[in-house]
Amino acid sequence: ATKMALRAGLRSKRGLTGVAVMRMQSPPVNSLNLELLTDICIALEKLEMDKSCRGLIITSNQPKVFSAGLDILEMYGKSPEHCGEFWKAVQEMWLKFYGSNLVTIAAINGSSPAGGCLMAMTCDYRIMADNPRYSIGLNETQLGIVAPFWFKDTLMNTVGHRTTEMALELGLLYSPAEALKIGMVDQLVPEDQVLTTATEAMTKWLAIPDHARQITKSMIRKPTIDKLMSNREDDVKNFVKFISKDSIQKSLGVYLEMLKKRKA
Ligand SMILES: CCCCCCCCCC/C=C/CC(=O)SCCNC(=O)CCNC(=O)[C@H](O)C(C)(C)COP(=O)(O)OP(=O)(O)OC[C@H]1O[C@@H](n2cnc3c(N)ncnc32)[C@H](O)[C@@H]1OP(=O)(O)O
Repeated sequence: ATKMALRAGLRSKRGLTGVAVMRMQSPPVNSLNLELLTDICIALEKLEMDKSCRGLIITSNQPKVFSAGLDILEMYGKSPEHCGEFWKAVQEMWLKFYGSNLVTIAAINGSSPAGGCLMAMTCDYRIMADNPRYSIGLNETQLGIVAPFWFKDTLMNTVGHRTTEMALELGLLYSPAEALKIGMVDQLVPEDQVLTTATEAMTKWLAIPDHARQITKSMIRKPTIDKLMSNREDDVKNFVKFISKDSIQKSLGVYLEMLKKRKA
């Protein structure tokens, strides 16, 4: 049986129709592996084609974690072919979310490092649980890896040039309060109110006529999307070359060990 990694459905609760809620549920930490990325893309594609759907809230069913980012095990000790397939799926997820016609809101109910932060930043609006134990940011350099240009562009479009320099070079993970201050997230609320607040925010976004909002969104995001679209194959090649290096594999191995030791 195939594992359902997420649930997506159209709900009509409290008068809010046409809004899907996607809950990532890939234990233990919603790390984005090939299966979860594919499921997310298929679900979003279906919603995008469903004329009754206007908005999407993405959240997590796992306690304390929105998403741990890309699954390191998909990049560690794997063949170049596998790494290439994996990277295409990461690109696909980003392209679909960043270019979505739907109103997309991230209800960030836990930590969201690296690829998890990227995913949240592709959304139109971000609400995070106000819990100082949680963190969010692009921490790639701390793992000895380099976030590609489209991760950097997404961050820069969200928080600006100078903050991106600091955030990306130092691989900073921010507390929710810090993330709010730099504009990485838009709103903080108590943990048990993240989803209801996302629903309230959605009402405001849905009050704008779709065509006007969609054209405006596309005008703002298209140059960034086009940049990856016209460099997709080179970006895959660069990734495979980079990730296959002995030194990078070693860094990933050390990082994985550190994660396990930290737990022990
Ligand atoms: C010029 C060159 C251009 C070239 C371009 C190359 C581009 C390369 C870029 C590649 C980009 C990568 C982006 C990424 O997303 S990398 C992933 C980064 N993620 C992290 O650093 C997060 C790591 N995880 C954590 O910090 C914590 O797990 C957590 C999310 C805060 C949750 O903490 P919690 O205490 O609840 O959980 P545990 O730490 O105990 O974890 C439970 C088990 O899950 C395993 N785990 C955690 N995260 C990952 C992950 N991302 N991938 C795989 N596995 C993960 C962890 O080891 C535990 O496993 P165990 O139960 O077996 O011990």
